[in-house]
Amino acid sequence: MSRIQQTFAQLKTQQRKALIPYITAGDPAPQYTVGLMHALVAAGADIIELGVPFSDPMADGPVIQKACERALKHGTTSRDIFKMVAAFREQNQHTPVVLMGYLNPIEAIGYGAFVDEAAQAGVDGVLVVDLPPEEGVEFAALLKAQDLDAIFLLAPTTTRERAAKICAAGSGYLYYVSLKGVTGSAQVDVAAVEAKLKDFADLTELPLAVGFGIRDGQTAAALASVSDGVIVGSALVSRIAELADRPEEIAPVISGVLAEMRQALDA
Ligand SMILES: O=P(O)(O)OC[C@@H](O)[C@@H](O)c1c[nH]c2ccccc12
Repeated sequence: MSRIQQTFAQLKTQQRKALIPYITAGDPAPQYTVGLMHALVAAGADIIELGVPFSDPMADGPVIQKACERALKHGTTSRDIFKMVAAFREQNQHTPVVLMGYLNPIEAIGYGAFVDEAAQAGVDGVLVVDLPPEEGVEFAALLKAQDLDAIFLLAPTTTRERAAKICAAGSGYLYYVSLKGVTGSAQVDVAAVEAKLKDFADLTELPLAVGFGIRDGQTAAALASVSDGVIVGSALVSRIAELADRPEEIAPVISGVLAEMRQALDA
């Protein structure tokens, strides 16, 4: 069983939902990322989504775009990120880490090298925003050969027919994008998410996690009640932005935000 499968299996026996924070690796500067990952785990994270910064992150709103800019200003590369994950793994062998990014930086080092080095570092899954399963057959095969999960996105515009293909190609969990828009958008329609997830439910045995637009415990709990877990990005990253020049304050502040969501999910 992969570390991601184990995590969802354990949550299921505990009747709990997954809480999956996203931060961009190297934001506000590379030396803080590993500490922030440990802080997120202490605050209740079940899985960590670690963003690989990219100069043109088309699916991201301004909050995560700027996080990418801060990380890139410090020259954060994929190889730096593998080192961060390896350092995290020295103290944590338990919490899955999913790398989340765009194709361009992966192509820059080559699919094979990226996957091998990710596996070596202790990465558990990879989500490539601009690599749909139809185009990602080769990449997915490389992931599989290293026992890494291939996480794919489902969206409100995804038809059932296409969802079936995406579900068949994915492993670990599926990421349902709660709304039409970019990361950091405001309004989530819980009833609409519920209806769509019900429509997809018989297509897969994989857990379905929901992300986009979750800013507080109440929304997190509402979406968790219709899914297997929630992903939270901009609500954390906006705090990192505010504290970028007081970096020692970031861990306690984002831990507080995440802990409130944990409490709401477990209530
Ligand atoms: O920021 P939000 O609205 O909380 O959404 C999660 C999201 O940030 C994270 O999963 C993510 C960051 N970049 C992405 C690109 C595409 C899909 C998802 C993502």
